[in-house]
Amino acid sequence: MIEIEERIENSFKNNLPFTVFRKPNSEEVKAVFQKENCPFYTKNFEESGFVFAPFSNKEEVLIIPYSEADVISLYARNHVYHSNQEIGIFETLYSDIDKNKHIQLVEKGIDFINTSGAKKIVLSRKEKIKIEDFNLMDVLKKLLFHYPTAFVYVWFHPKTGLWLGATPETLLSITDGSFKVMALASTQEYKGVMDVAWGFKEIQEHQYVVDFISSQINSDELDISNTYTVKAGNLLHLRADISGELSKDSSILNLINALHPTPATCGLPKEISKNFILENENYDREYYTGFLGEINNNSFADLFVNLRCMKVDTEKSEVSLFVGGGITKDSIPENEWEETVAKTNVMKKVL
Ligand SMILES: C=C(O[C@@H]1C=C(C(=O)O)C=C[C@H]1O)C(=O)O
Repeated sequence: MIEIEERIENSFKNNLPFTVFRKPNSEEVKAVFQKENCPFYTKNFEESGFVFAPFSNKEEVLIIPYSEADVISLYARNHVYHSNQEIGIFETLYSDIDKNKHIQLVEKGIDFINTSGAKKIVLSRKEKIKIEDFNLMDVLKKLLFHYPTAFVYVWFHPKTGLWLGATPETLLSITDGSFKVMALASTQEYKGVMDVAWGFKEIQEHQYVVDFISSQINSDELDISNTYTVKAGNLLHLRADISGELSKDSSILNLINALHPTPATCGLPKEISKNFILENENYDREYYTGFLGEINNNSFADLFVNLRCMKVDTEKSEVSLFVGGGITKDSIPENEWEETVAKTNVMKKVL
């Protein structure tokens, strides 16, 4: 880890793009350091490298091409990351205003669903906290230690700033001519048991994601798993796995276009809910609910949805946390607020 730590420090100081990431349940930590600071954009996801895509598909997608970078792999067991520091206490800025605003947004979302016929809209907010002594390596080590089943990453680019996260959600993985997509939705707090009951709202909200994904993918045969409960930090979600063989005319690009953003992070129907989000959330999601990960020569992809993430502004000593949840006609605004508070704890635990 020492070599990686020094390189991270150098790249950050010199404004050079880099990423360090660990895939779910893996012991391999991979670090990618771009040698020059010019931005590269993927044209069609056919290159080999690490991509970082925003929520809105109007903007170009950044890539660190592996041909322009030093790529280092490190195998480390959990204890290497262990950090004994206590959970931080921070000043949360604008919290009451945030609560009222979010509840109003959810109420507006429910009204819109009732009048427009939309089925689900994922509404989110950004919470800023003050951190005077942000230590990148310490936070990264804590993410690696606390979230072994998540895709944990840090990404820095002069075009995007510094982002970190521990996401439970895969967008798309492609290998050897087959693909896997995860339908993840619905949330409750983990209280020590995995065998929990889910209400009608949660089951339906998750089913919308399964139905959307299966309808968007052009494959002769889809394999859809049963729905099961998964744990992600202090939270539980509903998950189903959808897999199949790629048809001859599919490419990473057309699968991404078909899927992103799914109703797990945007809504159903896609365009109506996206417009509602862009017009009403009143802040820029930037890379939250975008996606990130490795691609290789149009034959391999391991892409994750950018959730449970934060953007760090070291000059202002400010960390922005991004959290949201799926709204349906049956949502209760106060509960939706509480869900976003629970989601902020995933990141607060490591700060
Ligand atoms: C939008 C987020 O998470 C998504 C929304 C969920 C929900 O609505 O319950 C659950 C998992 C994710 O698909 C988030 O973490 O910010």
